Parts: sequence; structure tokens; C-alpha cells
Amino acid sequence: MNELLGFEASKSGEMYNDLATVFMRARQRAVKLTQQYNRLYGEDEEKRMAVLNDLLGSVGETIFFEPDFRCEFGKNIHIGDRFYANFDCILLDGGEIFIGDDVLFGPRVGIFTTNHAIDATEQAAGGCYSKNVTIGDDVWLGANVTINQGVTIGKNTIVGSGSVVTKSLPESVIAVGNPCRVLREITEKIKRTTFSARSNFLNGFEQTLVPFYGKLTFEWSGDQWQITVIRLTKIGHMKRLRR
Ligand SMILES: CC(=O)SCCNC(=O)CCNC(=O)[C@H](O)C(C)(C)COP(=O)(O)OP(=O)(O)OC[C@H]1O[C@@H](n2cnc3c(N)ncnc32)[C@H](O)[C@@H]1OP(=O)(O)O
Repeated sequence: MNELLGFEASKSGEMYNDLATVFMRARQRAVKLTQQYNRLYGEDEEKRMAVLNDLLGSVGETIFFEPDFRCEFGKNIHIGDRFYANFDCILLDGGEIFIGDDVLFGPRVGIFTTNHAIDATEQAAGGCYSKNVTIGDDVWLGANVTINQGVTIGKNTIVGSGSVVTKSLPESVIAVGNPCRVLREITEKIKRTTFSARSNFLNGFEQTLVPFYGKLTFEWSGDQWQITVIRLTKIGHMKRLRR
């Protein structure tokens, strides 16, 4: 076990002592900052972003976690632009977590980069090893998705609710289940009509979510309306959430 290298060991996949002082202190700091972030819910978003800037390794523009967000260290988490996570997101970042642009997490998504040692003696002594996780641009993780260490999710992929992802997934697929397997590719082209939402429900939706996302579109598929969110990129171009 490598106690001297601290985060260098954890980020490189070597076995490290999870109970070493450097990790204990960093964990306490992260808990305090995430509590502060969660308490600031509903306050000025700039204050919340300032906490995230302090807590996380790097953040893009417009990052939003519903309460309660929790992470282990924070400094190993890197998030791109326009990120939204629903309630109770847990990111255990002994290894690094890289999240791209325009990523959506459903409620109770968990990313776990660290395993305890397999050997019981090393386990009891605090032995752990971590592997980085990467989430590509335009990915949507459904509710209760679990991502295990070492996984990469290709861009534009959707992971169904309750899935446990143990191996990497390619780009532009829908994948589901435990263990998570590809269900189908995302190939279809959907024609959309954009118009303003006017019902109470949709006005409420616009006020709460659309500032983070962009615009709503509606498509009549023959027997039902499909509501889709189109997000505005930094340079103002429309970006489709689902194709
Ligand atoms: C940002 C937010 O807050 S998100 C809000 C939270 N919402 C969610 O988490 C919902 C996530 N959505 C899902 O899980 C959806 O099922 C999707 C998007 C993965 C798939 O939707 P569709 O493409 O319409 O798949 P469809 O419903 O046709 O199902 C196809 C097959 O996959 C199975 N399946 C679908 N979803 C799942 C799942 N999550 N886990 C296991 N199997 C599934 C279906 O049972 C079906 O199996 P069958 O062919 O044997 O009958």
C-alpha cells in the first residue's frame, strides 16, 4: 500500500491507504462544502457556483445539483458546461470523474471510482484502489443508475433507470439492466415543432428547469405528444437533448 503518494496513488490506480490522514481531512472538507452547497439551495446561484468552484477539480458554466449532492473529495471531479443532476447524486471520487458537456443525471445517480481491497487483511487496513470514470457529452443517466470504477460512457448515450454499469458503453446507444447491456442504437431522426408552453404545468416547468436547459419542443407522434428539451449552447445555437 502506498501511504506517501496520497492522491497521486489513488488517481493512478495503485493500492492506497484510504484511512491515511490526507484522505480523512480531504473527506471532511468535502462533506462540509457539500453541506454548505446543499443549504444554499434556492439562494443566489452565483453563491452556489462559488462553492462548487472551491470544492470540485474543475467546472464549466451552469452546473446544477438538486439537494442533496454528496462527494468524497471533490477535487477529482471535472464537469463540463450545462450539467444537471437530480436529487441525491453521490460521486465517490477517489479516482477522477470526468463529465462532459450537456450531461443529465436522474435522481439517485451514483458514480463509484473506488473498490476496497479484495484481500481481507488489506481491506481492514484501509487498502483501496480507484479507476477513473468518464461520462461523454450529451449523456443521460436515468434514475438510480450506478456506475462502477473504470467505466467510460460514450457521448449521446442513454442509460436506463436502475442500471448497474460495470463495463464501458459505446456512443449513441440506449443501455439498460444489471449488468448494463446495450438495448439499441440511437439512430432515428425526429422532426420537431417548437412553440411556447402555456399550461400551468408547463409554465412551472419552464420557470424551474428551462433556465438551465433551453427551450421545450413538442412532437405529435400520431397518438401522443412527445416533449423534448432543446438546450442553448454558449454561443446561442440550439442543441438537441434527444435525437
Ligand atoms: C434528468 C432526470 O431527472 S431523468 C428522470 C428520471 N427518469 C428515468 O430515470 C427514466 C429513465 N428511462 C428509462 O429507463 C427508459 O426505459 C429508457 C429511456 C431507457 C428506454 O426507453 P425506450 O427506448 O422507450 O424502451 P422501451 O420502454 O421500449 O423498452 C424496451 C425494452 O427494454 C426494457 N427496459 C426499458 N427500460 C429498462 C430499464 N431501465 N431497465 C431494464 N430494462 C428496461 C423494457 O422492459 C423492454 O423490454 P422488452 O423488449 O423485453 O419488453
